[in-house]
Amino acid sequence: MDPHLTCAAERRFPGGMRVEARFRIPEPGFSVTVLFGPSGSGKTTALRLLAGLERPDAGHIACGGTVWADAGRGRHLPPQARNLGFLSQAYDLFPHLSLAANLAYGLGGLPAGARRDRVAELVALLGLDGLEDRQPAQLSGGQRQRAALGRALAPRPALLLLDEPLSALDRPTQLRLRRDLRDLLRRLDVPTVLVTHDRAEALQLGDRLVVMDGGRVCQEGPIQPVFDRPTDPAVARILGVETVVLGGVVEVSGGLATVAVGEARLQAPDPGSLGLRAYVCIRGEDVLVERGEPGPSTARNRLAARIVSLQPEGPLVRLTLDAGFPLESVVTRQACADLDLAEGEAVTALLKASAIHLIPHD
Ligand SMILES: Nc1ncnc2c1ncn2[C@@H]1O[C@H](COP(=O)(O)OP(=O)(O)OP(=O)(O)O)[C@@H](O)[C@H]1O
Repeated sequence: MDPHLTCAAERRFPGGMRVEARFRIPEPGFSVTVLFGPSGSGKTTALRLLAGLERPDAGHIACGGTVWADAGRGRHLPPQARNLGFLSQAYDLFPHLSLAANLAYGLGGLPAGARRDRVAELVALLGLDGLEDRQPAQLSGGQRQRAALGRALAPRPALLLLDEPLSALDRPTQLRLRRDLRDLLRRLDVPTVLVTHDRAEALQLGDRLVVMDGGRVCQEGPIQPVFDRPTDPAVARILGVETVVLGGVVEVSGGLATVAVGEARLQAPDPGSLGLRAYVCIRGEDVLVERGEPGPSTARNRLAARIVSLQPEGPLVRLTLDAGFPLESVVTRQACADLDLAEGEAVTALLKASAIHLIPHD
């Protein structure tokens, strides 16, 4: 069966920048595909290609069995012919219309009764009961966001596009609405493509991840495997893996690989196809710290280290360690205080083998 969405398109901008949007959504039901990458990586351009606001210079886009764009054949459906909902950062509600009139706006093709029913259904789904007659300025940020979502979804589009949907809200509201947004999208049962550069937001909202960098799609797939097993060091860094260092492969046996990084020897699961060298990827949250010299433990990797710096980050503290190579650890403020950790202290860094991800280096 063909995927619900196939996007294999490229936009070439004057000045030489190329952005490729290359990913697919297998099924037509609820799923959230996150376009993730640093500023300038091409996320917005990819979304605009899907929306029909950019014309691809090469490639094609098809959704729900309809070809939306095919550069080779000169086919380009305009945005209004694509059966999609688009929610921009600004929410785009009509300020002079009531909530109900905003929701009904795209339903002009329906008879009045069916239009009223759809608006009532959306109001209930979105939890906006009793607010139907209010204008956008009389709604809270969260309510406005839900109203805008409802307006984009009213005509039952085949695809919903969300451009940084929470970025206009204050931080506490963002955190609260992340969970609500995923529940809502599930109830509305529409495949969604969402742009964000917030890693926690991507993890909380997404089912699939498309990692973009420099106008290229570097990796695509179900979200957890992509987060756990990036296929190149640039993707690992984009995904927030704190320590990415090159090591020499010393031995591979029994499913475990031993890699030398400086003086340290690290054991990690063998990813297969290892050559002489490999990138060692370690997340800060997976590095435990004990005071003093290494003693017995079940952790495969016990490294003598020294604390180079401590950086408080809210309830957490980011430690930069010298373990013969720079190694970052993220611990709670409480643990830091309990162990009385300070710059210059000798510590032991503990790492389970399973917490280390190796990327073969050719
Ligand atoms: N109209 C344009 N003309 C020329 N270059 C453009 C144009 N639009 C985008 N670009 C370039 O294409 C690249 C991708 O831009 P895009 O806005 O898609 O990135 P982004 O990942 O959405 O960034 P951000 O997170 O900052 O919004 C950038 O280098 C940008 O300068």
